[in-house]
Amino acid sequence: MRIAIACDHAAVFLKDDLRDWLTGEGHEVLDLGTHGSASVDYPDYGRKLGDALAAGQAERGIAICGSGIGIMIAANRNPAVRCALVSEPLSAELARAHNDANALALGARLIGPEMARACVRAFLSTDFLGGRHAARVDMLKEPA
Ligand SMILES: O=C(CO)[C@H](O)[C@H](O)[C@H](O)COP(=O)(O)O
Repeated sequence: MRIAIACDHAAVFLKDDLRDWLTGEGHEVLDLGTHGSASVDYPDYGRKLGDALAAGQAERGIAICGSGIGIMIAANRNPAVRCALVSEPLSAELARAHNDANALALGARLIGPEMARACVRAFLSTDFLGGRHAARVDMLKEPA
């Protein structure tokens, strides 16, 4: 699967860990940065992720900052994005099964690499259930 991944300075270590792990699992990973410890602004990286998903450069996205909150809000400003902040795998599974989320947000200061991988594994391996959930997801696409 083609997966875009973006983070701020608080999450470079986790972004790099997930990128390398996903690449090893056979995925094509588009690393949108940031790449170093210099302080950057999560809205810029949430926007990059949203742009990549909207342009079809990736099927799924992973957004990471210290808490996961700021970059999730930023990514969700793009109408093409349904980004869910999770800290355990069941929520990641439900974000796919019920919400057809196409992006996952994680908090690098809150969860470790093993939990992050478990969340990503659930996010990538769960299909949208459709049915009654499809009408609700369609409602999310209506203008506010
Ligand atoms: O966006 C956030 C909070 O919602 C993230 O946790 C950021 O990574 C955090 O705000 C960055 O904080 P810093 O003190 O500038 O490292």
